[in-house]
Amino acid sequence: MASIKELDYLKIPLEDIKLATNNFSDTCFIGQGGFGRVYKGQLPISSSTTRSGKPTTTVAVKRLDVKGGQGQHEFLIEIVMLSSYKHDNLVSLIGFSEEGDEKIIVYEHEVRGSLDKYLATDLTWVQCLQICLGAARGLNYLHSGMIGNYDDERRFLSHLARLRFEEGKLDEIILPSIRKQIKTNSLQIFSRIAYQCLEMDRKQRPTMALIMEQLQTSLEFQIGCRRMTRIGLWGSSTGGSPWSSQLGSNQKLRKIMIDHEDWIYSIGFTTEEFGGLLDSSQHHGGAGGKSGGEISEIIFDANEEITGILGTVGVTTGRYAGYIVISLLCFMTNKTRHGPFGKKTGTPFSVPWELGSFAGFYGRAGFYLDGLGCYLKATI
Ligand SMILES: Nc1ncnc2c1ncn2[C@@H]1O[C@H](COP(=O)(O)OP(=O)(O)OP(=O)(O)O)[C@@H](O)[C@H]1O
Repeated sequence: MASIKELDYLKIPLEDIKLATNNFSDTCFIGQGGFGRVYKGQLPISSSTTRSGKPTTTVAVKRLDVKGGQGQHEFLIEIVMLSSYKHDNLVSLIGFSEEGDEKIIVYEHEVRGSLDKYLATDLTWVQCLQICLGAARGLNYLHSGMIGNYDDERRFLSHLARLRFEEGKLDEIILPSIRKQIKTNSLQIFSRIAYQCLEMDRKQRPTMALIMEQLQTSLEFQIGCRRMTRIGLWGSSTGGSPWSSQLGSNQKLRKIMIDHEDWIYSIGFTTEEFGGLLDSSQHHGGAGGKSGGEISEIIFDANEEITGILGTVGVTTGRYAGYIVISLLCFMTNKTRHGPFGKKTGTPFSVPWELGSFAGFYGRAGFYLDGLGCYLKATI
């Protein structure tokens, strides 16, 4: 798709549009739309010939009813989109004008006017079908124009992207011209957050803040300046309040305390500094420390490291039903496996360990452990 700078050739001088519409006179007015008034006009086929009596074409001039920067985005989108697509069932763009406060879009004039004029008239069934078919042809062109005329799952880009992500075959949908440039960890961060955006359940989709953060991380991996990254968040990105327990370069995880039943109520950490100083003040969830279920403790050996984390995201039932929370956690280390804690329900998750080594946790918590993610020290 073209950028607005590349569309300079479509610019029409405001002076020419005024001449074509008799200075937007009422006699040229043809209709009022949601964004402004539309006028009929005669524009020379080459606008530089306005006053020379050369051949003209009939146009519909939409004068947008906007002030200052208002509507600028919609204006640009309409021009960029329409300039990229040409089809019998789509109105054609002739050009545009943006001078002073005026924003004007010039279309080819459709002699029969707008479809809404006909919908309330006595149409036959054949005419109804022809109208539907015309609209379908226009939409089909828009849908299949951004990936070819495929007759399989490739017709729908979001569906295709989900499938290829799940199959681990993203390579197949990345443009060959950029495939070789992309660093593996940059693509992993990018595709993981993109996949979450395509969640069918709207509530499971990430917030824009998280998307921004993950794209920034992906970029930093690509340009090679990333030392620490956040993976996740799994669970709810809106429930409870955010918390973070990132290990400092002189700290090590000594103990994890988990309050669990059918889901995880809370999680607590004790860290140790290399000088021997213990810090056990980091407790998250359980509505301020209250117990909900069984309390389990994992005490790590001096040379024990977390090498894998598995979990599930479920939905609470009972008195406080309907909250998306972490329902199960299991920690693998270089020595043993701790867990599982909680109950295996809902959607599984695991930490992509190839991105780095364990460097802490973050998440969201209130009455439950609503969400959990990990800090990883990147191995670039
Ligand atoms: N290309 C065109 N050719 C002929 N008449 C047009 C053309 N474009 C618009 N019109 C007329 O101007 C009226 C307003 O059009 P416009 O597209 O602004 O309104 P709309 O259908 O409400 O769409 P929008 O929501 O984009 O404003 C239409 O009902 C139609 O009568």
